[in-house]
Amino acid sequence: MEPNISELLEGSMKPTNPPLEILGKIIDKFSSDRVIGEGGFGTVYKSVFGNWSVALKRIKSSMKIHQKIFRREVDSLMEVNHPNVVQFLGLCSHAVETPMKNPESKRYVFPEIREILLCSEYISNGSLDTKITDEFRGLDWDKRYQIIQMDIKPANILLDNKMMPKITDFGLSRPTENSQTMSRNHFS
Ligand SMILES: Nc1ncnc2c1ncn2[C@@H]1O[C@H](COP(=O)(O)OP(=O)(O)OP(=O)(O)O)[C@@H](O)[C@H]1O
Repeated sequence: MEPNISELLEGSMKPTNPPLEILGKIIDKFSSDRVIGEGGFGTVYKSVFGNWSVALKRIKSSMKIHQKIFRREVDSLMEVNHPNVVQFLGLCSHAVETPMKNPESKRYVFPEIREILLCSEYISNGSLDTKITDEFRGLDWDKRYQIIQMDIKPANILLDNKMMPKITDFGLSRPTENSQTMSRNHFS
């Protein structure tokens, strides 16, 4: 079953964790000509479902993410429905065990690599930083607008086809230095 993107975007349906079959279908659509941009934590792709376009952020499998913070942020994003916030549509996450030979013991281990996709509405007009001059780029945006967002800057304000500003990137994929991680690709 395809996710009902129109209901999600209109706000009549809440974001979901789409099942694995959908993840597979979505991943099939990945190709370099669909890349919108590259961030520090992954690649963003454009994908089309019927009349709707979505942006899919594929988190690098090597990226270690603090599981508790990540889940908390996803929980909050699932509740947000505001015209000035890029609509979060859902999260796909699944683990694959890839056999790897431990060079020391010469035995195979099966580290778990986690694939994470964050799906949101696609915003067509690029980000604010591409529309303003250098002197405005360094403003203290977070203090000026009293918005609680960890990484507010013109690059994280996208503009839709009516030039309506929408905040994106709520620091969902911020990494952690240590402790519990979502990606465990070490030998054990
Ligand atoms: N929902 C979206 N619709 C359209 N373009 C998007 C969307 N989300 C991200 N992009 C674009 O994709 C590119 C990469 O986005 P991403 O958020 O990964 O980058 P970043 O903010 O530079 O990096 P990071 O968050 O990893 O520090 C940027 O050019 C961004 O404008």
